[in-house]
Amino acid sequence: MLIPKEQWKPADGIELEKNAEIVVKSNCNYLVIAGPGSGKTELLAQRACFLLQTGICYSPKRILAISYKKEAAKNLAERVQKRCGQKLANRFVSLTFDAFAKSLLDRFLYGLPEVYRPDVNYDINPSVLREGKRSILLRFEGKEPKHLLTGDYVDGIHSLSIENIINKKMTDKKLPFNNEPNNLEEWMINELWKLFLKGDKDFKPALTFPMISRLAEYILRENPFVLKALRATYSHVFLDEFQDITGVQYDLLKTCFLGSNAVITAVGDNKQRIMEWAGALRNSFELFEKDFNAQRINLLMNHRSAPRLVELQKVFIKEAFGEKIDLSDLKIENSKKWSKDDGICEVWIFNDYIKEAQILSENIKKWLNSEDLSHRDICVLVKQRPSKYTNMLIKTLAENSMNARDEGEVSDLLNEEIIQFIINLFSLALNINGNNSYTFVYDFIKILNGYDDDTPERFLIKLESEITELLRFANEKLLKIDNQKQIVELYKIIIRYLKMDRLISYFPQYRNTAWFNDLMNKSIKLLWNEFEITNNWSKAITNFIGINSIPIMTIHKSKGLEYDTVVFIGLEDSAFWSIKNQPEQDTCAFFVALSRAKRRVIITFSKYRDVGANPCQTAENVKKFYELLAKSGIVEYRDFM
Ligand SMILES: Nc1ncnc2c1ncn2[C@@H]1O[C@H](COP(=O)(O)OP(=O)(O)OP(=O)(O)O)[C@@H](O)[C@H]1O
Repeated sequence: MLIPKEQWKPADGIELEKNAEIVVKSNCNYLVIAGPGSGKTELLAQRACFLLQTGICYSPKRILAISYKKEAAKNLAERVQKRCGQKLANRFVSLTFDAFAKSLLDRFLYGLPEVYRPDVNYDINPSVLREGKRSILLRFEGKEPKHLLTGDYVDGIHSLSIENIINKKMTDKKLPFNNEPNNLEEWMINELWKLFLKGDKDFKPALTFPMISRLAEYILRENPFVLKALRATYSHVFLDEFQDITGVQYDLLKTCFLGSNAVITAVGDNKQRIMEWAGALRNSFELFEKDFNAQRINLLMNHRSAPRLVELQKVFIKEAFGEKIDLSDLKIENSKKWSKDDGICEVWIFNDYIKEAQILSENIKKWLNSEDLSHRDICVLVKQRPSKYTNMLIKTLAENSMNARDEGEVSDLLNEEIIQFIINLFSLALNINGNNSYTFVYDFIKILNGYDDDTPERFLIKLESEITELLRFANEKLLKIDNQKQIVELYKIIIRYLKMDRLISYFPQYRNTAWFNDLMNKSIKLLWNEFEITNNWSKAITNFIGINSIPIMTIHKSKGLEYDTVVFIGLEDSAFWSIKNQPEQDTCAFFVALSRAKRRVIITFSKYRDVGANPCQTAENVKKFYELLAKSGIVEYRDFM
């Protein structure tokens, strides 16, 4: 039943501020620029519900939502599904930019001229990227065309920056590449494109995501019918974290939708721009306003953080971001759910990281036991290299019967649909309570069977008894498993039951066999490790999902996430080694870290930390951050030296 526009209300008792409501109900392109916790992502979820529930996005039209991380894309899809129901949510397509580009390439690969068509089984991220410069040099050394060995290039391939070519130059320009290179660098670019697309006897074809975006863009530019079909599919497009869009992605966006009827809503925050190193455009907001004739609008609430933390953020915004800020940034209001004195920010100073781990561990225990926090309410953040900064903490927590783990390693795995299916299936088979395992398993198999809500009931009843049988079988097998090989066998049986061709038709990314097998093997290994530690399948699965472990991650990984308590380890010069070269980006990074917390932020400094050539830590280059913390007047210092 469609809801008349005038009667539509936001779901879950959410109240939208005036500007958010304008955008939710709008019919033109908007650029929403607002700070952390202002509800930008929530706004997109509400807008999806509005468009679907009122029929403004009418069947068979769809909404395309593009995020940067799998978690974010999944989270958005789940919110819409929960509020609108599966049937409407089927027309809400929530993908990462990379997945969107890849789906275009995989579906329309044959729309590319032969020279640009990658092998169907291409890998992601060529191994040559990991092998580095040397393997490229060996491969092309001596093969340079003689007439190009002039000027800056007399030393041949040795005069080129291979990393820069692979990471940047290869995808700087739209395809096609110049077939008659004017210099050695252009020649190298062409050769690498050919190698990555087609491979050779020692090298499996493999593409980077920027290459995939360039190929997808080329397909759309060269094939008007494909472009027309894409435009006919999506009436509305959402872009989350728009500050992170790269030049390559922006070109793809323009080819897809510039001049189409799609209404585009982009949301972002220039104070959280921390992806410039990965090619994020500095002027994405201005470009979008101009190219797509988008209206700029701000939001003024911070729904996430307690009042004192919002004050701290305001000091940062005012003092650290200079001309980047908009006056509205300083008018931010906090949610009324807090008391005015809520919010804690403390700096803890230690002599060494062993004491740091011990004190943190004692406090984490206290928070878990007496503050009614769960493990997932706490997050340990680091600037980079989580293992270097948190090994001692993980060890100390374990000695005190608490788990913490680096999310970077497992979250990508856990976000894969096939892994989620297996884990939900095992959870159900073992009667592990909680979440919506049955719905997940049922919907997954239902979709693979091509069933929908109009499928005759007798088929659905048959499906249910099939699932019951599968669960019984999985339970029996799991309880008998006592070596890793048996778990491999069980995985194989499950995949055979699902049928690989059906999986591929619904999840085309699984066509890449090597990658699919890698996913399977990694998850088997992790699951088996947990089983060896716990000797109990229920516990092994719960640990694998991570419910009982404190997440550890880099600031980059934490974007878009929120926690009651954030512990930032190591506000020290060596963690911010690049601050002199990229002060803005590092300031944004620290701001992102601070703004993940709802109620409490703990920042640590340790005089001795074994993370690099010099274990003695200083705070000279990060002095500005300490000064701003002090200036806020809300930060307390605890000296554990
Ligand atoms: N209108 C609202 N009323 C109440 N709570 C809200 C509202 N909008 C968002 N929230 C809640 O506030 C928190 C932050 O929202 P959201 O993640 O959408 O913010 P954001 O602007 O995308 O944040 P960031 O840029 O920091 O990632 C979430 O817990 C969300 O559920």
